[in-house]
Amino acid sequence: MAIVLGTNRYGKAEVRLVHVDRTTPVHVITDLNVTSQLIGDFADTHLTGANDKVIATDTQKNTIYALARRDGIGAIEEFGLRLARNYVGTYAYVTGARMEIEQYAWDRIQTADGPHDHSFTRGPATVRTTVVKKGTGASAATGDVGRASAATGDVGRASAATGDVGRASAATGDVGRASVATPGLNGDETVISGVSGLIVLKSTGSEFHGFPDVPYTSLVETDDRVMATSVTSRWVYNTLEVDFDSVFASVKAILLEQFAVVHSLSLQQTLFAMGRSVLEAHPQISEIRLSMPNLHHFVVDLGKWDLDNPNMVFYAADRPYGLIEAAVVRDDAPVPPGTWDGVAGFV
Ligand SMILES: O=c1[nH]c(=O)c2[nH]c(=O)[nH]c2[nH]1
Repeated sequence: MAIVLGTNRYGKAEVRLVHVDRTTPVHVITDLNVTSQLIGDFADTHLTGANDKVIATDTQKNTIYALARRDGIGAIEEFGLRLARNYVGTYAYVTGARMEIEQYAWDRIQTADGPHDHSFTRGPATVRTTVVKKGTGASAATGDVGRASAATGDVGRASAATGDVGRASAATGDVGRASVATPGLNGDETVISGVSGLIVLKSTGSEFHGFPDVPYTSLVETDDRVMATSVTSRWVYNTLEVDFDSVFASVKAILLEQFAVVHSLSLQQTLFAMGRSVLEAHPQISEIRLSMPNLHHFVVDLGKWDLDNPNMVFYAADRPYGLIEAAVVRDDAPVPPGTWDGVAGFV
């Protein structure tokens, strides 16, 4: 029996980059968290410690800053593609790259004279995300196994309230799988974009009943409840000819609209309606996955004090929470095998 090196990738995780576009006096802020990783012929460094092919993680960090200075950012998907293309094809031993980017929102401070040119307040907790994969092995590389999370601003991870989809990620833990060239939807480039921390609540218009009364069932059927969730979603583009900013805005708007207008009989039904609407509106998207924790709001029993409680006073529990996750797909155009590899946390 021989012990051999399995799948591997390396790079710099969670490079915090704030870019100020000063082209005009009305500055534009882009606030990112970038993880850059390379895939390729890196057996030597693992087996003997020879580092002649190892583009240092420090260099990868500097490249993020330098490309931002040289060419600006644009959509995070485009920035990810520029970073990946910087390595793949340039260095023979780098056969693939994976760039994961989170973008945090800043809003202009509203003054008596209108929105301020160069003063901002941190926007909603909602995070825009992308994973860009390019080249051989980029699809086979594993999910972000064991990634530390404290400093990330990754609101999804450590919080019960936001849906730690990473936990349910057995399918992505493919450590040890051989690197293979999985053709993406766009040659050797795959772009998966998403949103996390999209917290929504409806105070009525949600029912849940008809579930089986099996042993240990105690939940009372309801035809009127509060429904709340923190949506984490990722979707796969089947073309790179996309205005990524406007599609992102549209997908987010569709998710919110459907959550609002669907009279819900279950969170599962709402989830599917949200995903279906996105696919109906956007032929450039092949598949969307959603992870939606059911952030329970329990009606407080005030009967002891002779007070009724017609769905007015709730206890918002932070755990445990239901966890509803699904992929919504086009049955005539499934994504290629391996598309979701290396993207943590989805069913
Ligand atoms: O929308 C819901 N789906 C469930 O599967 C479920 N299970 C549960 O206890 N409450 C709910 N609500």
